[in-house]
Amino acid sequence: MGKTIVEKIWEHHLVSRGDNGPDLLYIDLHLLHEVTSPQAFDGLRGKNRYVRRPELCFAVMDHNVPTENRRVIHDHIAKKQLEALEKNCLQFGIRLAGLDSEDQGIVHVTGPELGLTWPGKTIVCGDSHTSTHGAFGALAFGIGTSEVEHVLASQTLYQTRPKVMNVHIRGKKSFGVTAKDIILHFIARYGTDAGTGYVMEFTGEAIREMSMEERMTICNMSIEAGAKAGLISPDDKTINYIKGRKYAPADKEFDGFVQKWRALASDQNATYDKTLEISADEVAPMVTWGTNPGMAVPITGCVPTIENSISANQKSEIMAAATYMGLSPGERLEGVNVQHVFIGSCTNARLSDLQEAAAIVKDRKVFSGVRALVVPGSQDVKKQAEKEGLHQIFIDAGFEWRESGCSMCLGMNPDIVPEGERCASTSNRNFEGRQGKGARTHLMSPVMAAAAAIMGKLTDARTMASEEEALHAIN
Ligand SMILES: CC(C)[C@H](C(=O)O)[C@@H](O)C(=O)O
Ligand code: SF4
Repeated sequence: MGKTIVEKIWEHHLVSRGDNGPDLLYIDLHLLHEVTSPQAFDGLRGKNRYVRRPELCFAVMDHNVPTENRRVIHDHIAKKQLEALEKNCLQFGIRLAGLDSEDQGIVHVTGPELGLTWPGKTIVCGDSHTSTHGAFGALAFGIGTSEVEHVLASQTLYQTRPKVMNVHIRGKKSFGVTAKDIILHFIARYGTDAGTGYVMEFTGEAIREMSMEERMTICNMSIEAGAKAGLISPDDKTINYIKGRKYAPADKEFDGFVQKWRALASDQNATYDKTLEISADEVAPMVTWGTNPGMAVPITGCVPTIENSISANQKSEIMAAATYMGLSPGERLEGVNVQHVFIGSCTNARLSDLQEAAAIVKDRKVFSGVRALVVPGSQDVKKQAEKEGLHQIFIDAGFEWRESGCSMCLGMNPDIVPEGERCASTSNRNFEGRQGKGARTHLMSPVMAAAAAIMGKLTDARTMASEEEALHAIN
């Protein structure tokens, strides 16, 4: 019988099978950042333990990092966490991409970029969006701080074998539709708990046609659909992306790895525990109206109305979300004014995201009174973008061009949306208070956020992408 990629990776990493409990898995790559690691290192010190395989760990500073002036960190907790990471990496011999490193960036952007992320690896990080690395055919998932300590000490982790879901994305996406729209559409349709207990494998023509960057956007948000992890079987695109990167297998070993990687892809006759499908050609540019990523509709749509047919629970959920967002049931999304625009985060701050946004922004101006930020996902993205002159397009239009970090994706650093104000954001979470206390977040793609910045309101980017260049960049 055929096997899925998840079953294959699981079997390759099994240290011991739990008879009545979880299995013990070997972990190939442990990524660390400043927020979820300090207590884990303290735990090691307290028990007089050392890090079992420091060479399989890689740490970055991302969540707390100021993106304007990196040298000035006012927040006491942020400062303490960043200092702790530096001290811990030094003490335990772990590579660190700190504020002065050209490798610094958001952990889920830098891992793939540095060639640390390979097909078939088990990858963990004290961070839920570790699922991003699944785009390469890795089994990658977030863990809690006590598990971080366990992995540091033993390079292993107890895990219950997950069920595997085939998320099949049929057909091709239409003009102006991005990977972000596909995943928002999926979550809106099946719910934020669709993936509970499952690893999602994304398959189908639309996925095969996507770039690695687009695949990362999809896997990044699989967690918002409730999944344990999301992944995509490796193919030529995966292999070409990895080749030649800093920590990729050396050239002389590369072909050997490629053979193993190709063999990992799910078999044609593999059986899945569940299959969910969507058609890419039915997806329109999406925007969230509410306070979880599943509360999303096409930009041409409206906040849901309170129909008699829905349950009391659903009614109060819609009312609470709409009230927090300062919207009314039935209100059209297109035309809602925004005061902030954030193009950034591990979902959508890679070079292709900035290229697509810049195609909309070029020769236009940010709407008067709107504060718009572009925060590259890493120093490398920043450098590449500057080489192409993208920064100038954004700056000329009135955007702020920042240093890399998590930034406005979450309120852990100085990039905050003030209470009651509205932000068009390319990030992945729109929970109450996510971008600051009382902040109102609308999730969307980089092209849609760029369009909102220019128009000062939620806008269908397709109506602005008439120039050939923009068309080319989006599709
Ligand atoms: C701070 C961190 C633990 C958190 C996560 O786990 O995802 C953050 O990255 C987020 O996106 O909410
Ligand atoms: S960019 Fe946002 S989602 Fe990604 S790791 Fe940072 S805080 Fe989490």
